[in-house]
Amino acid sequence: MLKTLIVGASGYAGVELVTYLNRHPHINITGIAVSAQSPDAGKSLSDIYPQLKGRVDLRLQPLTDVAAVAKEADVVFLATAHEVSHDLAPQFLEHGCVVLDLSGAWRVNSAEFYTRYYGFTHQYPELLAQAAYGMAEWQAEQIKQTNLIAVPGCYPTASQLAIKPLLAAGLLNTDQWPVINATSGVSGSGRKASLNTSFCEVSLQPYGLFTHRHQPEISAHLGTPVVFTPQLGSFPRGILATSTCRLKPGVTAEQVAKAFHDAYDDKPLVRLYDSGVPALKSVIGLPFCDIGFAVDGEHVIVVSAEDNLLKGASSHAVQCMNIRFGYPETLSLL
Ligand SMILES: NC(=O)C1=CN([C@@H]2O[C@H](COP(=O)(O)OP(=O)(O)OC[C@H]3O[C@@H](n4cnc5c(N)ncnc54)[C@H](OP(=O)(O)O)[C@@H]3O)[C@@H](O)[C@H]2O)C=CC1
Ligand SMILES: CC(=O)N[C@@H](CCC(=O)OP(=O)(O)O)C(=O)O
Repeated sequence: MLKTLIVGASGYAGVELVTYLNRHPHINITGIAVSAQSPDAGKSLSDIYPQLKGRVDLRLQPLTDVAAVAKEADVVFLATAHEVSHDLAPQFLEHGCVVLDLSGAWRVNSAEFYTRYYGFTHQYPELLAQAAYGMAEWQAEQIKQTNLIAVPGCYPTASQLAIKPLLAAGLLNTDQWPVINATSGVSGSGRKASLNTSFCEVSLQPYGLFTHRHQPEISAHLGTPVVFTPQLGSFPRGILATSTCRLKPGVTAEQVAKAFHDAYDDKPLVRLYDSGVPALKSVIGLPFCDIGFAVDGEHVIVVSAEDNLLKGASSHAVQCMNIRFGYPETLSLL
């Protein structure tokens, strides 16, 4: 059994992690933690999330002594803000833990990227170089060989799963940058209250035009520039992305379909649509990314849908953990 600590367990991504890991046959949850100052410290997680009553009645502990809890853990999931993960991951790694981080703190191997897009100076360039980007369907070999796994962002997961097969098959004319429009539910902003995400304020609105930190994350890992526009929608969870790309002259819909099937037929957590395109309702509460597409002349529109808290965060992290430790990829997820 792997002794497992979940930090940030009271957050939206954290509680999903606890739910999956609680039913994992090789995981023993030894701690669920929040910040040292948290008003939730000492509460039972099921007091905050009553759906867990009788299933997970663990108490949230304040993270006051990292070294002490690190000594007791084999695996640590960080479902914490980027700066918090940046500070915590090296401490757990030092104690030999395998760290799966859901934040953006270890996703791009460039300290300058963090200064520019995250507003802090990254202090650990040598660890950044050791981190594996945990895009489970594409990076299994790298995931197996590291103790630091940077689980991809929610929008980057939906976007890259949609575009990568077409690039890998050499079908895209990248002179025209892929254009990704993606709408997220409000849980993407986390549990903390803020005016921008309060009930009466949210309708449907793009944000971060040309400046969102996920644009360079997507471009860096696809290896080609993209235009990425996120939008906030008035629903609790889910991300639906449309990625519009230019095909090379003569590329057919059959070739596009073959590229997706070649990429994902042996990947159980990506579901392909042979006709039509996915809707959010088909993936909410599930660990899948669903993908469909349409071709017209030299253009293809790929539609991808996922639950931002699951394939966009927590189930993806558990999938990476399964790969890292040699368990079946879908263990505890399906
Ligand atoms: N929400 C989403 O759709 C996605 C989120 N992510 C990433 O996952 C991470 C978590 O996101 P989300 O669940 O939405 O965030 P939340 O704001 O919902 O939860 C954050 C959690 O971290 C805890 N926390 C805050 N500060 C500390 C600290 N110093 N030490 C330990 N725990 C701390 C909070 O508890 P308290 O403040 O009480 O201490 C809370 O449990 C973020 O990095 C986010 O970018 C990634 C993909 C998708
Ligand atoms: C709707 C919403 O606010 N979404 C967040 C992204 C979700 C998230 O937590 O981002 P990471 O993938 O970087 O961890 C945002 O746009 O900042």
